Amino acid sequence: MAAELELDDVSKRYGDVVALDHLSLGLVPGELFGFVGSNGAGKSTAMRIVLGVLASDGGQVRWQGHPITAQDRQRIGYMPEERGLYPRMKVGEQLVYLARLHGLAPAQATRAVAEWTERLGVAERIDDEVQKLSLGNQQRVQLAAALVHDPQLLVLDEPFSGLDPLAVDVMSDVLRDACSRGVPVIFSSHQLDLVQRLCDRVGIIRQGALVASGSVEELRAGGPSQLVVDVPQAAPGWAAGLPGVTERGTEDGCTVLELDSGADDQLVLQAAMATGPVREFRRRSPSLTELYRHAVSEQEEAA
Ligand SMILES: Nc1ncnc2c1ncn2[C@@H]1O[C@H](COP(=O)(O)OP(=O)(O)OP(=O)(O)O)[C@@H](O)[C@H]1O
Repeated sequence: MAAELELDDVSKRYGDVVALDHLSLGLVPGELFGFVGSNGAGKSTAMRIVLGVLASDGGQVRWQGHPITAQDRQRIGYMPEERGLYPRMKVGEQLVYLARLHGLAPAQATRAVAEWTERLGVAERIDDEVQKLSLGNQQRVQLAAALVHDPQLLVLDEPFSGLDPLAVDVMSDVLRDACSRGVPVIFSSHQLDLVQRLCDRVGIIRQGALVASGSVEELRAGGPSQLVVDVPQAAPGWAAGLPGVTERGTEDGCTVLELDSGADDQLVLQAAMATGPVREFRRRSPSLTELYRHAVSEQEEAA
């Protein structure tokens, strides 16, 4: 499927700081894309360039195959990192105003605001000033602001930060629904468990460049294999010295081992059995968090 949104070789510097270093990525219709990377890796910069609030130094942003225009950008739902609601304006008035700015007729805007505030659980706060809401509820209003004008694309900068678990569920459902209507969604997050659970595809960015991207399954399958071993009577370090095996710590009393591609898991099993009973012995793929650490530290070692 052809990408709807494409960043092609996009670069951006702030003085000596390279914020984006020839970044390329594409989003297909209805795709939920998780954008992860350390603080300062360039996620917000990339999103601002998509929105046109910041100009790139090189490269191109394309929408449906053509260089993105101001009119296309009108149809983007954006949640900026710095948020940007007017604190003294009432929730409802503000949302209607923002919907009108994006071209909705008054009746349409009022209807969309009623629907989205209801869906996001802030309908009762519609006549309150934004500043009187808790931060999490302000964030729900911010998401409503991104959605009220029926966007063709959602670009959300850390939409999950600071949300309670129920609000995380509401946000996740809303994003999934947007995708099921064909709207591509790109969002940044440091909550990698959530990204792993939610996203169709993930991109890991480091120092302005994509160091890994693919579906969570692809990334996990390409990572180093792990063994989880429960050997209750083993002394610490029981697996030390086994060829191609690195101990990665313990989880719920089990030893987690990482295997190089040529490592022999049967040797590990023999070593485990030599310690006493083996209650559990299973292979698994690394989590996104582990892959992320791997991708970032590998690059640092290579630098
Ligand atoms: N207005 C600016 N002036 C100078 N440098 C900037 C500016 N905005 C961003 N930078 C720098 O550009 C780089 C990328 O920053 P950016 O905010 O895009 O990262 P990020 O991945 O969104 O980080 P975080 O996860 O902390 O939000 C960083 O080194 C940052 O310090």
